[in-house]
Amino acid sequence: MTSDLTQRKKDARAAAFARRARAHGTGLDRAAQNRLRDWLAPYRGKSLSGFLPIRTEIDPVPIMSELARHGPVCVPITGKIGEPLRFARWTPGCDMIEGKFGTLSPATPDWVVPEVLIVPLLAFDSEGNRLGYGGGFYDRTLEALRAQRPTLAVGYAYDAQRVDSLPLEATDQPLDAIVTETRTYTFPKPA
Ligand SMILES: Nc1nc2c(c(=O)[nH]1)N(C=O)[C@@H](CNc1ccc(C(=O)N[C@@H](CCC(=O)O)C(=O)O)cc1)CN2
Ligand SMILES: Nc1ncnc2c1ncn2[C@@H]1O[C@H](COP(=O)(O)OP(=O)(O)OP(=O)(O)O)[C@@H](O)[C@H]1O
Repeated sequence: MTSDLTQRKKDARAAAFARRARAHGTGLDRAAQNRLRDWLAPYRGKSLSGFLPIRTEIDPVPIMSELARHGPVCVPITGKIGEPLRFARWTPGCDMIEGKFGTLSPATPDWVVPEVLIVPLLAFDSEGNRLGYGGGFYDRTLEALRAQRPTLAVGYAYDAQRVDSLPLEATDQPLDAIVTETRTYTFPKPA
């Protein structure tokens, strides 16, 4: 990756962090959760990855709890830089230990391969591109999962995290949909 692109991604991350922090804690999560529930309804019972929010991320946990009554729900476990994420079964209130980067991991991992993923992000554009924290973890993971079988990824964010354009690179994996508190964006696959 060129140093120019590295710098542009870094600047985009800093701006996105600030916008996300302003949206966080302003009462938007419930409306977003209602949209997320609706978007996920057709996939009820399929293995689902959620995430346990860190910092100022929007909170998907109430919807993960509801769907855990219908099928396996898991959360991402971060390994080494350069390795894809793995996913451990999660149930509401299960024993957790501290993982990497301030995340939590189930204490006794029961590995799951998700078919549908709720993906955290810093910024997105209206074409389904996303910017994360910069580890390339979700990009590597979605690439590997999609090479095995059809896998759906829904970005979950505050609408304030949308930008007109993002610095992109070839390894960025597109999202199938993005749910915010005010909109559900869907991106048809090119034929
Ligand atoms: N809630 C949640 N869980 C998640 C992610 C996430 O974005 N959100 N991940 C999504 O991939 C994975 C964890 N990856 C992460 C990667 C980097 C940082 C982070 O804070 N990076 C620092 C720099 C760290 C360093 O270089 O030492 C930073 O951005 O300031 C956090 C999570 C899996 N679990
Ligand atoms: N499938 C892949 N194979 C090899 N390198 C990759 C792959 N996906 C991403 N990378 C590399 O990982 C680095 C970080 O990627 P990027 O900046 O897109 O992370 P991100 O999408 O912001 O973070 P994350 O996916 O962890 O939330 C980049 O140098 C990128 O080229």
